[in-house]
Amino acid sequence: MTTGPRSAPATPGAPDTPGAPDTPDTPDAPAAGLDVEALTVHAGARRLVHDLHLTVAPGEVVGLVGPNGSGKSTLLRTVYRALRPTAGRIVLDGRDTARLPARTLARTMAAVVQEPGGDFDLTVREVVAMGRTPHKRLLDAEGAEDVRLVAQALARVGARDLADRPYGRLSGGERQRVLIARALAQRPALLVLDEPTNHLDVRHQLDVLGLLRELPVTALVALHDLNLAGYFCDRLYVLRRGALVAAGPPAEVVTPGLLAEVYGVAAVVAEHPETGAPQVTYLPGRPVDAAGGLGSGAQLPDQR
Ligand SMILES: Nc1ncnc2c1ncn2[C@@H]1O[C@H](COP(=O)(O)OP(=O)(O)OP(=O)(O)O)[C@@H](O)[C@H]1O
Repeated sequence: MTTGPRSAPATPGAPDTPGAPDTPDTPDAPAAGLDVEALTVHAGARRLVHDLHLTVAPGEVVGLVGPNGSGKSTLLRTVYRALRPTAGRIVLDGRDTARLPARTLARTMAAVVQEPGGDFDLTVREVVAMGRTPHKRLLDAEGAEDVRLVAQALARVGARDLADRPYGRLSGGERQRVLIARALAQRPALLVLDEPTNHLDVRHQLDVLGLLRELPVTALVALHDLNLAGYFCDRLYVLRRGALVAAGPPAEVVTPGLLAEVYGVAAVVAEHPETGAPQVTYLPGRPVDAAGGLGSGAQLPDQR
């Protein structure tokens, strides 16, 4: 068993927690499939990522892991079209995203990224309501359905009580949950998340990732915590210096050999007796033995 529960709520029955929306659920958009094909991205003369191939099937939760500076954010930013590929393409449900109108893209895909400030004068409810913008025409007033979806999104991340607070005065973790609520209000078929557990305490980390598993959405998520990635993701892709070096189910990818080779750290990895997910215990100060290489199951099956 390598994945978390797809259907069980993160905290069954508890009020104002993910999985316990305070308004009736509206069916989400059908999950989308994503293909990253031969993607290379430069910034000026500098090559940031090189010849990446990656697939996320509809409904899958796929994790992107790798050391600092390995290219995770660059890949995600290119997927949500904040960066333009130098070569290759991003394909969403069979359609090249470079050819999609911005509005169509915004209705299909939502991104949760580390944002430097912004929106400081707005209330939390107003920030989350921005997620409805792609679904409305210019100057359209907020409808009852928008109000309901915003309330539902806030409840799903356990942030109902923040609704009237100024966004700019929230803590880092509270802001992160509000940005996730904004993405949920968008009702996307694909969610792209860059370290969504950043700033979150352990309970909210588990809630947010549990929510990803529970929603009928496709998700591509960059994570640093390999234990969380191993539990919540269906598959992992590993980046190093702008290239993909391993891919597969977490139990095949998260190995002592990979940790030695990609991160330069010594660790033991055991299958957790209750969850079945790989459990990493780091061994600080121990010599790193990269002899195991990237592990037998960690090849790149998608690499063409
Ligand atoms: N606009 C840019 N110009 C030049 N170099 C850039 C630019 N954007 C990113 N880089 C470099 O590209 C590399 C990949 O950066 P990226 O942010 O994608 O890494 P990351 O895997 O998300 O890292 P982290 O885990 O630290 O968030 C880094 O070396 C970074 O310094």
